[in-house]
Amino acid sequence: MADTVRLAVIPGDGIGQEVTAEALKVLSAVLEGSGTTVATTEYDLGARLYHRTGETLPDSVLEEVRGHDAILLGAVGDPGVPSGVLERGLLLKLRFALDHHVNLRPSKLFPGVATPLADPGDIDFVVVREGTEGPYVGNGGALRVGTPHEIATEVSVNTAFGVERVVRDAFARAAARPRKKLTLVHKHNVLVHAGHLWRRTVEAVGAQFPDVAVDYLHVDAATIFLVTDPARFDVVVTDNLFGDILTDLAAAVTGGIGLAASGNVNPDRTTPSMFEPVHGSAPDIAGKQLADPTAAVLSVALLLEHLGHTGAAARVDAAVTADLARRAAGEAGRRTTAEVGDALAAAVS
Ligand SMILES: NC(=O)c1ccc[n+]([C@@H]2O[C@H](COP(=O)([O-])OP(=O)(O)OC[C@H]3O[C@@H](n4cnc5c(N)ncnc54)[C@H](O)[C@@H]3O)[C@@H](O)[C@H]2O)c1
Ligand SMILES: CC(C)[C@H](C(=O)O)[C@@H](O)C(=O)O
Ligand SMILES: [Mg+2]
Repeated sequence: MADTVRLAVIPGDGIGQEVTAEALKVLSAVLEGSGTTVATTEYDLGARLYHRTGETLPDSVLEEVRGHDAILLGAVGDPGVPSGVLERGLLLKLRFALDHHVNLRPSKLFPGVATPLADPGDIDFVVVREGTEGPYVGNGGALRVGTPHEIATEVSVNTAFGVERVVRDAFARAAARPRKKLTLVHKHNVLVHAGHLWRRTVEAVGAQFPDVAVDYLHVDAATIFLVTDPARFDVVVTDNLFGDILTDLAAAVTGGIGLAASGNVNPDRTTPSMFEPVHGSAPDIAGKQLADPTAAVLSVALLLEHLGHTGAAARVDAAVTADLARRAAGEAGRRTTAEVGDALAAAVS
């Protein structure tokens, strides 16, 4: 049956532009001849729009984006724009307005991929990062700015509703995986208010998932085990900020940030979910065709999976697996961003 995926595309800033072009190549190649067409609407949001108009995400654009089936985003952030303006005004505004409460960040060590770990074991876990609460809500402020008596606060908000729904989602994911293990990562020895809410919620929801083994780590200890024994993790559930930090570390131990994909998911499907690489706009390499587009391409695989195109998602995953094995064998040579995209597009065609 013919069907059309309406996709909002936000390449954004820096290497976001370069990697998104490659991700789209792979998306069209994998769906070619399948009866599914992709109707893309590209939105020029990010530093260029900000410099032109002072806006980051006009309400009218947000409403248009809302009318799509999914969003593909590259990256936001630019050294010429004050830090936080685009990150909060564009990226977080999308995540919050579209209720992307499940920030899904899988970490897998693909065969042959180099890792800084001597004995990595079989790394294959997913971080379910809460996406709409925590210290990201913008609850805080600063007094006496610029004086020696300045006071700055950034208050973490954790609601029973918000914690319950992400914990439940994480348990459901753990129950569907072979190892059925969930690790809560928090810091309830210090953050006693939020931490105890998370702990009680995991206990309560866990009672409804008796097959899932539950484990707990303070976030500082979790960083140890991500380096010394990452294979111990299956599903990790954690708050917005801890999840942000842990997933860059997880990327580093599984071959680098150029391979780490993510989905900002609204499991209720009342709004489009948004797929993007974990990395940022990488101003240090932007515009040079040096960026690895693999994370963006794997984000397309997550997008396809989310939309129910599981066969196409598996083909993208297989193409990446084969490409990474060729790199490991020294057969790929030095390639530009576009050359990696071309190879992956050819492999899924
Ligand atoms: N989701 C997002 O849009 C997102 C995520 C992180 C950071 N940012 C923003 O991006 C800007 C730069 O942030 P940063 O430097 O902390 O993080 P970054 O992820 O952009 O870069 C960190 C390092 O990783 C490298 N790198 C990143 N992606 C790569 C890729 N695909 N291939 C090869 N190397 C890659 C960069 O060159 C850099 O050395 C900031 O404005 C930040 O706020 C945005
Ligand atoms: C740019 C920033 C708002 C964002 C985050 O902290 O979530 C980024 O670091 C990420 O990991 O997607
Ligand atoms: Mg991050």
